[in-house]
Amino acid sequence: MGYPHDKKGSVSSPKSSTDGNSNNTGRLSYSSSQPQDSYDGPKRVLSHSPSTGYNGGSSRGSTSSAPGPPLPSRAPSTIHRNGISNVSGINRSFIPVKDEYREVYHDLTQIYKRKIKPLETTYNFEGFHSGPLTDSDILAKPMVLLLGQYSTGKTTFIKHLIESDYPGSHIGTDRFVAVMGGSESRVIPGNAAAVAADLPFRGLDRFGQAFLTRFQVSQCPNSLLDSMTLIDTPGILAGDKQRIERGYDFTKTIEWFAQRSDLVLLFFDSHKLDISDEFKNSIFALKGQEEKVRVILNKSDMVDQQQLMRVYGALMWSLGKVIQTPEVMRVYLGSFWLNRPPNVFEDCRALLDAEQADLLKDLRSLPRNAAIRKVNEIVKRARLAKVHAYIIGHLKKEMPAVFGKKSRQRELIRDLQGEFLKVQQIYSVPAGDFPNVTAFRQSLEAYKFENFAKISQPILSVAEEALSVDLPKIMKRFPQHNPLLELSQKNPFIGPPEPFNSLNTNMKSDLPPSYWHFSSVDRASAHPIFQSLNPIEGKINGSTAKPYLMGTGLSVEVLAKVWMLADWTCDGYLSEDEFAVALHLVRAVESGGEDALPSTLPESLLP
Ligand SMILES: Nc1ncnc2c1ncn2[C@@H]1O[C@H](COP(=O)(O)OP(=O)(O)OP(=O)(O)O)[C@@H](O)[C@H]1O
Repeated sequence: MGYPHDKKGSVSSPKSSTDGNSNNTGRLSYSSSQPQDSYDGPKRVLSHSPSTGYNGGSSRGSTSSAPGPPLPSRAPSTIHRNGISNVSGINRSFIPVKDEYREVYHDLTQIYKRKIKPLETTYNFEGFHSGPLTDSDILAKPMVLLLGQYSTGKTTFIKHLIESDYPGSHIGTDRFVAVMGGSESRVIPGNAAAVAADLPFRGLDRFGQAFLTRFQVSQCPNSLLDSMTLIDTPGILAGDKQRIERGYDFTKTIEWFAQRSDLVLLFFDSHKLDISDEFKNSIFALKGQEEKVRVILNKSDMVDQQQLMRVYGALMWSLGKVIQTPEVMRVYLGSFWLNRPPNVFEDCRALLDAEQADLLKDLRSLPRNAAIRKVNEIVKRARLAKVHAYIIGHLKKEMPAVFGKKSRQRELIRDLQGEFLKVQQIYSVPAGDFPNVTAFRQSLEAYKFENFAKISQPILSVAEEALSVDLPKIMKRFPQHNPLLELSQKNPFIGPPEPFNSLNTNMKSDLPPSYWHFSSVDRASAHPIFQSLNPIEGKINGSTAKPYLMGTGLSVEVLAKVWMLADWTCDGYLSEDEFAVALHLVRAVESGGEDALPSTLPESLLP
């Protein structure tokens, strides 16, 4: 019995064909522009499975995680029949067991509380941007969000990683589950989790009771969970019925979790590449966070090599339509079981093992990347708070002392763009650091400008110190190599985050000490060049910067080092300041030879 095909040539699973939810299962990959016969993997595989009992992974509602018995006739001669069980082919123990970045998080919390938060509270930052960060927001372990259609193997993947069940897990997850480390196994219901001061879920109450009853924290002692939190999400079914019955905005909750996650894993099943409208919307909600997204084409050993290639191609084609990134999305092929059944296709085993190893490597670099991301976010937030303070202080200054307050306030709101320009000139703030003028104008309506705080130099200086001294110092604690680079070298699908791939760290600086001060960096000349490279959100990536830097005539090895030094945030992009410093370093080499470059970036070169 094959799965019935819908009008678009997509394949409906038995589940979706019986629950009345299949109507909207638009397999995104097979819109009218796609030839209908472009991919028929699921049909072929499943048409072979009348007596297998294998349900395409659709045993939703069942309480057993065991798959149906595999079909001998489906198995090609390459299948191993040696009863392999619990074979991942990978040593999972190389995922870090302890979080070595605790100290970084602790110091970040102190810097934020003492030096940045006062700036936020003095100038009503919360009313314009977001509420103050709590300790648990900063101290939270790296989070991995798992997202996908129903029965794509998300829960099984978690069990595979932690090598056990987690409390309160069952097949057919109908709720959000935060799987976390803890001294004992327990389940914390959503309402309690959303008010717990030591859990990073306090903002979730905004999604209401309907959501909180569908949210739980599952804690258990587990070494992997000491380093990260895994978020299991409800399997997405097609159709309005499910969406309406949920009673909360699924896409918004996904957005909330994705913003706080360090990695988002999108799950697909090689048997059925459905992307329902709700899944599509959830993927759209990841916009702007594409660098965190990885795709897992799961159950890859349930199809043979030829079918797998076709599914892979179809998936890439589909993803290209939903996720608009300059880089090709990284897709891991795999089959993640706690206990792998014996009769699966083995013809791609070496590939699948290599892919699993890559994925685990990605997970292994998570604590470090998450710590860097957190420092980055605090830096971004502090810069925003600083500009915000300048704007609010400026508006206060523009108010009359006694008469005509209301009309002056209206005038200032109307000419807000002009006021932003004044602030930009008075305080030398880069234009890119300003908030969206329309949103800011709307928020301003709720305030009386005369009640705003005046510019307070002491509060601003303290925040400035955090930005120029404390936070760069924290960044220095991260070794000068970039694991993203290692990842990209292993990974033919994503471009290197830096444009160059070799590095010599033994160079010594012979230039006068004054050269290594940020004040000597020629930012004015760097500005037009940077702008001509079309920065996105104030940054340029490696592929944009590379042609320009190659034009300097320096060797790739030297430019590799220039990039490493200049990208002090280690995010694989250059901000305008980082770019100006990169050009400064290039000039150092041009005048002093290759040995002019220091082995690490002097602190004085940080803005
Ligand atoms: N690698 C795999 N190969 C084949 N079948 C699998 C694999 N992983 C899981 N399954 C089967 O797929 C079904 C669904 O698995 P699981 O519950 O983990 O998916 P899920 O994505 O969490 O589902 P839901 O979203 O509905 O909660 C189960 O019957 C499970 O045994």
